[in-house]
Amino acid sequence: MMSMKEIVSGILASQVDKGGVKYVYYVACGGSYAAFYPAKAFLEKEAKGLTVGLYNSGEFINNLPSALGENAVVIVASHKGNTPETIKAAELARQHGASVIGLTWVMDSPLVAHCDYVESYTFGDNKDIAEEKTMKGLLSAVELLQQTEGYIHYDDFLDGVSKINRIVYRACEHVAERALTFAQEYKDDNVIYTVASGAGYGAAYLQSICIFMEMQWIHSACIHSGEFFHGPFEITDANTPFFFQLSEGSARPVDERALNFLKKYGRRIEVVDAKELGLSTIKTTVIDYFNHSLFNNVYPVYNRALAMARQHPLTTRRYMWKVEY
Ligand SMILES: N[C@@H]1[C@@H](O)[C@H](O)[C@@H](COP(=O)(O)O)O[C@@H]1O
Repeated sequence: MMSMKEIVSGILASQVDKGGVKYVYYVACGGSYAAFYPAKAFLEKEAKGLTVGLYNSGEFINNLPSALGENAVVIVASHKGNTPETIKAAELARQHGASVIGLTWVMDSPLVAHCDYVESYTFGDNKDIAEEKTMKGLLSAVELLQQTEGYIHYDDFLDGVSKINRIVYRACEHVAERALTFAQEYKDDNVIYTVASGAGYGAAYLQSICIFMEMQWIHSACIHSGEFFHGPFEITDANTPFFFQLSEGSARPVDERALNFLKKYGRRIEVVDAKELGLSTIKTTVIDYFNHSLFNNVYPVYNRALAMARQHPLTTRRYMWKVEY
């Protein structure tokens, strides 16, 4: 399998006579969509000459960006490679002349036929965090930047990649006890909000829609820490549970402001703090982009404990993959 670095150089070489890469679009659904959030945040912040977009596949295929064409790279992700709107997104992107990279777990899935390059990733127990879907998406963004205009913190980023696996597994051990207490405390609640901001926001979004709602049938919404004061804080009271994602890096002051308020007027707040969980060994220049991988892999420790305490397996579905939708 080619590395992301090689895939990106291949694309850039093929586009050299066409004006090069100017647009980068990330397209997927659900957990795969959330996994692209760090890549989008990275290019938004670091790139001067590349335009980035992150789309739900259904929205993308019904409202294609005007700039979709031979100067675009489209990165799609589908775990099973069979989500119809994501397959259609890849197909349309190619028809418009864009280069398409597909990230999938199932290498012989229907998605593959519509991609120019296909990458698999690690998944499941004992996976290497540096090789999982989120990081591959992020790497596509980092390589696209490095190989076009250059990325001043490229070496710091690769240093972060080399550290993230160890940080995550230590963090998972660190929260093991706490997750059991959380599960007992919250097992009978019918709503749990998540709160987050910054490049790691997608992890809290995923926790809300794919875990609390999809896998536990608990009402939830992901509240942006900065937006908290512009509506959601009015529901704060002593009974309402908040699962609070406190990031390391540039988003931290935004998160802290919301957390300080919640600590004053709320009572039931579960805080996962990237600083406490050891993310700070990654350089400050790039730390923002590693929050997602940390939180997204620490949450399953809580989720397994919660599912057990509620006697509601994480695999239970009413509608997903069962009925027409
Ligand atoms: N909770 C699942 C996600 O985990 C999954 O990512 C998504 C799309 O599926 P896929 O990634 O296979 O396209 O569907 C749901 O949202």
